[in-house]
Amino acid sequence: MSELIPEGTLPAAYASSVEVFEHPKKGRCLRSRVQLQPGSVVLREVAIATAPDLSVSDVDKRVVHFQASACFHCSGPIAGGCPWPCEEGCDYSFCSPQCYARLGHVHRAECPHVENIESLGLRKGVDAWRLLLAARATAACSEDPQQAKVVEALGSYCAVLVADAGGLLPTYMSIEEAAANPNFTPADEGFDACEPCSVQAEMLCRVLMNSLPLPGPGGPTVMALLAATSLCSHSCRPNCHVAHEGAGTVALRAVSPISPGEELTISYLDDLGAFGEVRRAELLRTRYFKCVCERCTSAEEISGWDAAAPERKETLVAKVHAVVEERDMESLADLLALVHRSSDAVACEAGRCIWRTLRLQFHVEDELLELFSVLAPLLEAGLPAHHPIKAQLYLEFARGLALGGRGAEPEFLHALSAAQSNIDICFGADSAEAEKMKKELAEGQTDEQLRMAPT
Ligand SMILES: C[S@@+](CC[C@H](N)C(=O)[O-])C[C@H]1O[C@@H](n2cnc3c(N)ncnc32)[C@H](O)[C@@H]1O
Repeated sequence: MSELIPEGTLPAAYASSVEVFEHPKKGRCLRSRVQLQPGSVVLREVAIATAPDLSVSDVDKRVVHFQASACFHCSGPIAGGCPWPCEEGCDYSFCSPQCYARLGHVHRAECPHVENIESLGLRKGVDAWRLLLAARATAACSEDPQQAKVVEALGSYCAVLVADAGGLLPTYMSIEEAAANPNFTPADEGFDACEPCSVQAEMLCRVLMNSLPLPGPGGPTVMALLAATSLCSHSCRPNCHVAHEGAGTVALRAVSPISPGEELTISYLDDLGAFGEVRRAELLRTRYFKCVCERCTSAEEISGWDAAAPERKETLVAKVHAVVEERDMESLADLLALVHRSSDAVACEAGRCIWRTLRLQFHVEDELLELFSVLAPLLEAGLPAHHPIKAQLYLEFARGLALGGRGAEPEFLHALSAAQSNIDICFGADSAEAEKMKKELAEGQTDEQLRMAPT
């Protein structure tokens, strides 16, 4: 493909659609060789390794959800609620015998220790699922020399990451040790005393730097290590979206028109609606780089936190804390005042906090719909043309309108088509997400028809 990527580490077919180039600040990046329209698939690839992504604070809740609904190998949906149980006896299930077999002896080794891995993550505050991904990638490399070459071609790492990974290494090694030793428990003496070895350090760093948490299909996120897609830089206004299609296959899709020679970018962040300072701090904390994307370096960034008045920022921080941490719902009115007084980053963040809080309480009524009409232009300006968060918000807006008896009005039709086009473009029109959305909407409309039906 290019001297930037060793021969044979990316499938030759990619050469027709993308090429690698060197950016002075970002290192190797991908650009398109062809004209792309929103929704076109730029490339599809099978992950080197995948692991479930349960690395959220509310771990217990997600684990239960995950066990019931998603494959422990590829995170794909478990069809018809009829999972293939782990034959070794852990609580996790697989979507098919093929997926169980694909993980094969690696799962047999990790299976007796899955609970330990979960508790390691909780007790030590580490991302246990990324550590599991590193262990799975190590196994893939030792079984297949070609995979080892592919992993070697992934980006290496910076000094600060090595220092951080040094702190994680004993835990990673204990997972590997746990996987190899049936009698191992995390409380064993010497658990933290393993000597770091450079091969393990390197794999862990590559995984921390290159793995992506990917949505879908149908809900739970998968953590994937990808050869080609991981060459895409991050942008806070990306022109591509990556989605997991099941069984470890992912698709990189354009979400806006892309000309030949234009860089292909994705988002490494969940929440692109957050204001700039928060996005950049998050990238620095989790990915160890200072974002130089076009949005972060443009003077007129809509979410310019720096430009907002200091007293508005202080009020925002205090009121968000009151609502989120202290459950003081009276403070929602103060947040609403921030939304109405200006259209700066503070308004956007205050609106999103109100939206999330009301939604959590299933309180989709007039205030929420009114709020959405203020939020919509902020989201349009702050997010890329098509984005999964937009799809979700428009969907909720459409449902809210339908349930409020406004299912035939222009706002409803607009929200419906905005939700639909965002889903189709980010995930594909035939995807599980598109299916799920149509079902949800059909249920919303059915509720509405029932509500309106003469009694
Ligand atoms: C997943 S790798 C991408 C491929 C990498 N550029 C390479 O040469 O292998 C992520 C790394 O790319 C660089 N990078 C990606 N997006 C960036 C951005 N928006 N601003 C600055 N650096 C970025 C950072 O060094 C980051 O650690």
